[in-house]
Amino acid sequence: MKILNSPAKASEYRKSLKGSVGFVPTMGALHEGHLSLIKKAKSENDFVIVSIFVNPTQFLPGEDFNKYPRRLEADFEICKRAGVDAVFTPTPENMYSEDEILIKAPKVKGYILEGFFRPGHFDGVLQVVNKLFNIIRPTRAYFGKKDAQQLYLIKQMVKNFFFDIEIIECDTVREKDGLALSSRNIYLSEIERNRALSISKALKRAAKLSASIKDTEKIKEEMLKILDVDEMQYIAFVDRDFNYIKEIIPGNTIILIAAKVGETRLIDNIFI
Ligand SMILES: Nc1ncnc2c1ncn2[C@@H]1O[C@H](COP(=O)(O)OP(=O)(O)OP(=O)(O)O)[C@@H](O)[C@H]1O
Ligand SMILES: CC(C)(CO)[C@@H](O)C(=O)[O-]
Ligand code: BAL
Repeated sequence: MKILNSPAKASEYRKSLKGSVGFVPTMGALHEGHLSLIKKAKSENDFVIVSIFVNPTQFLPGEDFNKYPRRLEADFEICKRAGVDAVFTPTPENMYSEDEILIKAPKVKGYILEGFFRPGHFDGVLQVVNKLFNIIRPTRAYFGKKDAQQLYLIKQMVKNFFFDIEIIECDTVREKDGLALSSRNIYLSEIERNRALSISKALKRAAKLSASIKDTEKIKEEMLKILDVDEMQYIAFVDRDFNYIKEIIPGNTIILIAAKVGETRLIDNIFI
């Protein structure tokens, strides 16, 4: 497995590949969720490249950029075992220059929900994914539905910038008890982890209720009875294009939650 630590090395490697390339962008601290993306990429392409880069421009001042888990050696081992062909590990210095041309997330859908609580976050995500796509030039790129708004915005960017890349949506991998896997789960104490479970439980209940109740306010009331968190940031009902909806549309509804348990901010969602 090749380790490519600069855009120049990654570009050179990419040029040597003849065949389809599946690309899995990550921030590392790999878990079964990431692994499911890697496995899917492996089954659908001739080559698989994973990037591991804790991108500074998508963290707001005061967020967890410094304490974000970094476990490069363990991640390499996981990738090697999964049959990854190359891991791209750039640095902020070789990815960014001063006074760059910037990409701006769309004014509405880049600044609601995650974009409202983390203003500018998606500008940073799109900036780095744009660079990654240009360096890796993948045939297919794999993203998790757990970051549903990110997935939607990346699909928009591919459309708006005419990238010739197929975006593959991957289902959220959960622990047996329902907790969505996330690199940030390691911040949770045992008690907090138990309380965090109320997020996936509320979503599961909402999905069940949505079969008989269409009014999203009524479903939200029921979700609030289950949720046991310290700071509720949002419970939202949107269609797959991230337009707010008042009534459940079967097959075209995403219910999203963002909440803090202790100091840890968690997101999760369910596609109806
Ligand atoms: N539980 C999961 N199931 C499927 N895909 C996931 C899961 N968690 C993350 N991913 C996907 O993996 C890719 C990389 O995500 P990232 O490295 O930020 O991991 P993360 O666990 O979501 O971290 P964070 O705690 O920062 O949210 C994204 O496309 C993300 O949607
Ligand atoms: C897509 C991504 C790798 C960009 O830094 C990140 O936002 C993530 O891990 O979801
Ligand atoms: N999974 C999205 C990356 C972030 O929270 O910054």
